[in-house]
Amino acid sequence: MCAHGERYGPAGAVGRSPPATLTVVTAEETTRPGGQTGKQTDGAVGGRPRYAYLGPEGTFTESALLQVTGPEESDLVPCTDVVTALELVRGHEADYAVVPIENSVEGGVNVTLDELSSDDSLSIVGEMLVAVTFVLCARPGARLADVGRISTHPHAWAQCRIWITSHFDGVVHVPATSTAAAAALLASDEDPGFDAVLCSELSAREYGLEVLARDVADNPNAVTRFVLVSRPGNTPEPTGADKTSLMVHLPDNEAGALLRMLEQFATRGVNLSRIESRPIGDSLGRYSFSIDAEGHVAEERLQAALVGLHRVCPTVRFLGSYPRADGVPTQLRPGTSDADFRAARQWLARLLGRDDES
Ligand SMILES: O=C(O)C(=O)C[C@]1(C(=O)O)C=C[C@@H](O)C=C1
Repeated sequence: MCAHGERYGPAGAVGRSPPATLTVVTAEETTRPGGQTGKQTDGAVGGRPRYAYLGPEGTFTESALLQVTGPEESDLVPCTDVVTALELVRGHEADYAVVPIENSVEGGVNVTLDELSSDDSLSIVGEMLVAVTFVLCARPGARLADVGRISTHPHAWAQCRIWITSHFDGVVHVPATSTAAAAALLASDEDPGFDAVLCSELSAREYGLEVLARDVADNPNAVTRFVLVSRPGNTPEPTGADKTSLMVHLPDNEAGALLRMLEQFATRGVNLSRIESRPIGDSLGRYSFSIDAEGHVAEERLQAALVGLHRVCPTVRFLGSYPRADGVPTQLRPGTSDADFRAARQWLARLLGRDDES
């Protein structure tokens, strides 16, 4: 199901590109060599890079983070929610944040999509994939038959819905800020208000909980995609296997506006790997489009698409170009390479009797 994961060495300090990430890993394949307290803290930037993430220890987000860096070389700052993690980066209290953005079963993580596209203060510089598998766990000695209230992150609940409804009658979901937060609470609180948790097997082990059932996810191949976020100005170099994330508004009440927006990509041979609409929020019927395009902003065809978008869309926000986690190289359609664009410009310059403009 999932390729074996590679853990990467030290991430670059702010201003340098962080390392590219390549494969899908499981929570169990990531390692945390120790040294972290798991305390939910905000703090000032020290000498080492600081990474804020959706915590506490044991979340799938932490598994994604550990693909990029570890506690030996960086300060890892667990946060209770995505907004706080991103806010620490905005406020220069962290250099990077790792947050979930998309799940193969449940779709986009709206809070992340909305936060990243709300202003120009954040930029995506990397992506990581984590294979998500869940266990149902409880305090030692508990029995499956005793479970009446289950806590977990809403995304985790959604991914186990069929298994839950086929194994329990009228069980109640108690939402938690993360899968590991639910496990930590069950392990520590006398009466947390629930008796079982859906989380990773790693988390169950770390918080001393007993596994009541394994492989409870409805789709055994589920993958969650996470992004590494920084402040603008740290765009990684192109690798030939990159993605560019954008947020675009369409003109109001204009027939064919969506088609015209999509044409800007299609005519330059830019493939889209994700497009979804999000309500702008000020009235019904107004949407923004969150888009991942294949390619890097340093490449001609992506630049031409951006220029085209700028002409036909009232708002175009560049959210970052970064290496693809799966390392799949961008497929070039004939006539869309950088050399093709340059040759065309040179031809035009000659027609106009200008000096060579490459
Ligand atoms: O709760 C966690 O462990 C998380 O990292 C969050 C999250 C998510 O937001 O989707 C990440 C992966 C799983 O899909 C379930 C929950």
